Formats: sequence, structure tokens, C-alpha cells
Amino acid sequence: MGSLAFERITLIGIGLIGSSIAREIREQGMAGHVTISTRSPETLKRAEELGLGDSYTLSAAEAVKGADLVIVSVPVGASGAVAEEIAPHLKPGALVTDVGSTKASVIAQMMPHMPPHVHFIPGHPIAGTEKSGPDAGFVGLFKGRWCILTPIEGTDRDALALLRAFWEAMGSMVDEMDPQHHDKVLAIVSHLPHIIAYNIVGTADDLETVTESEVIKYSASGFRDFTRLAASDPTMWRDVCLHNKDAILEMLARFSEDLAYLQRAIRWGEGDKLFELFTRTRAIRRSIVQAGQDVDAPDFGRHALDPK
Ligand SMILES: NC(=O)C1=CN([C@@H]2O[C@H](COP(=O)(O)OP(=O)(O)OC[C@H]3O[C@@H](n4cnc5c(N)ncnc54)[C@H](O)[C@@H]3O)[C@@H](O)[C@H]2O)C=CC1
Ligand SMILES: O=C(O)C(=O)Cc1ccc(O)cc1
Repeated sequence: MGSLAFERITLIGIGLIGSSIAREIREQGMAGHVTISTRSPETLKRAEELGLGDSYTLSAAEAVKGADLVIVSVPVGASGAVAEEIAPHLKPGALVTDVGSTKASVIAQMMPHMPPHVHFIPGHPIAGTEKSGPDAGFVGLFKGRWCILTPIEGTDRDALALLRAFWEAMGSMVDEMDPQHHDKVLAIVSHLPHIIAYNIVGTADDLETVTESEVIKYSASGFRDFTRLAASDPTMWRDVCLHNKDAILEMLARFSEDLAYLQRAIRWGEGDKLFELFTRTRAIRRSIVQAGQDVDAPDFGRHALDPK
């Protein structure tokens, strides 16, 4: 086993994120035994075919028995039901975490079920792709990416340090954040971009004159980047929208105001306003690239002409 090792790790949900964690655990020998549980028999069978764990069960309750670390990687809307099912079977001292894209709602759903003898620490790796399912995961997904932990007041320091070490072993950089703050930040940097992508691709699809011909034909342009995001998992993103409603609506209101400003500048031919905005945003892109936050995965919509 590797230097950071758990006797038994249980993964509930074995899609893109769960299976990437499983692959990394396997690669690094981080567990004596990995139990995998998921809702659908087909996905469980596929996880077994891929050899992602040591044992497989459709029962989340069975899966968590004796586990030292339980990682819940299901759509955020399913967190409460999973917590309710596993709670009575958790071993005293077990560390329970999740990877959900929203945090306040996951805490509200899971916390009431958590027995006092376990450590529940919510988390969110800021790493992913538009793909889903157990085949989509890969070793290295979390490398060099942030993972945000949103510990609840009174969280055991040793348990927190252990979860931090776990994500560092996954290759991530770890930050701690208040859950409400997390939800606001993620609303603008992740949730809105996806909503905008779903919207623009939907609009293009509604414009019947361009679909099935020009949209596909000329998609090697900016539109292509949007189609990647808009191909993301519908269940996952439905849940994100429903479970980070307030922060998303707040950011959408700001977005609409700023869009109206842009619309007005275009209508009135105010080139200086457009130029000023486009110059400011270009600087942001460059600072992200410089900070090493540009991603290496070939599928991330990067263009050959992007700044290095
Ligand atoms: N896809 C991404 O890029 C990222 C996703 N996340 C979060 O990670 C979580 C999982 O997302 P993905 O792995 O991408 O999704 P996925 O769709 O690839 O996998 C979801 C897994 O959850 C299982 N599942 C669904 N409902 C369930 C239930 N009620 N009980 C037990 N298992 C259930 C599915 O069978 C599947 O194994 C979500 O909460 C998402 O917000 C976090 C970071 C990035
Ligand atoms: O595919 C992309 O570009 C992403 O933004 C991946 C992603 C999706 C959801 C998250 O909560 C974190 C990362």
C-alpha cells in the first residue's frame, strides 16, 4: 500500500468523478479494500469489468459497513437519500465526504442524517469534463487542480487533515471555504458558464435555418467550445441548477445587466466601451494561463491559437 492508505474505502457513485478517484486509489495502492456501490446494475457491472474496486454491491448500506473512508460521488440531488441510507451502517470514526458541485444544499441534505460518531466533511474537486459514467474517468484528472473543502463548525482537525492529505495524494491543491461562499464563487466560475452554454446551443438549435447545416459545418469556431460544455450530463446540471438556485439567480441577474450594457454599446456604436471590456477580459484569460490554471486535457476546448 502507498504512504497514505486506508484499510477500507467505499465509493458510492462510480461515474466520471467516482471512477477517477477509484483509478487513482488503485494506481497508488491507497486502500486495502475498495468497495463500489452505485444505483444502476449496468454501471456497477461496468465498474467491475473495468476492475475499479475489490467488491461491488447495489446496496449503499452494505457498502459502507466497516469503511474508514466513504466518498459519495452522485448527482447533488441524490445526496440526502444516500446519506439516509448509509447513516445507520457507518462505522464509528468513519470519514464521510462528497464531491458535489454545490455545498450548502449537500450539507443541508446530508448533515441531519450523519450520526455523531462519524466525521462528515464536504468537498468539491474543481476538476472534470463534459463526460460522465465509469468509462469517462482517468488517472490524473485531479492533478494540479483545486479541491475545496467546506468543513462544518467543530470539525475534527485530524479528520480534516486526513481528507486534505487524501486530496493532495490525488494530486490536488486544497483550500477551505465557507459553503455559502463556495456556492457564490462556483456560481460565477462554473455554473453560469454551463448555463450560458446550454442556452446558446439551445438558441442555435431553435434557429431552424442554421441547424443541421451551418451550425455543424462552421462549429470550429467559438460555438464549438460552448457545445462541449452543453454536452455535460443533464442530470448533474439539472441538480446543480436546482441546488444552487439563489447564488445562480443572483449571478444571472448581474450577467443580464452586463449583457444589456454590451447590447446598448453595440446598438449605439460605442466602440470604446466594447474595446475597454474586451481588453479587460483578455487580461483575465492571460492571468489564468500564467497561473497555470489552463488545463492540459486535450478535450478541454483549447485551440491551437490560444496563448500558451
Ligand atoms: N462532472 C464533473 O465535471 C464534475 C462533477 N462533480 C460532482 O460530482 C458528482 C458526480 O458527478 P459525475 O461523476 O460527473 O457524474 P456521473 O453521471 O458520471 O456519475 C454519477 C454516478 O452516481 C450514480 N448515481 C446516481 N444517482 C444515484 C443514487 N441515487 N444513488 C447512488 N448512486 C447514484 C450513477 O449511477 C453514477 O455512478 C456530482 O455531484 C457532480 O456535481 C464535481 C466536479 C466535477
Ligand atoms: O468540463 C468543464 O469545463 C468543467 O467545468 C468541469 C467541472 C464541472 C463541474 C464542477 O463542479 C467542476 C468542474
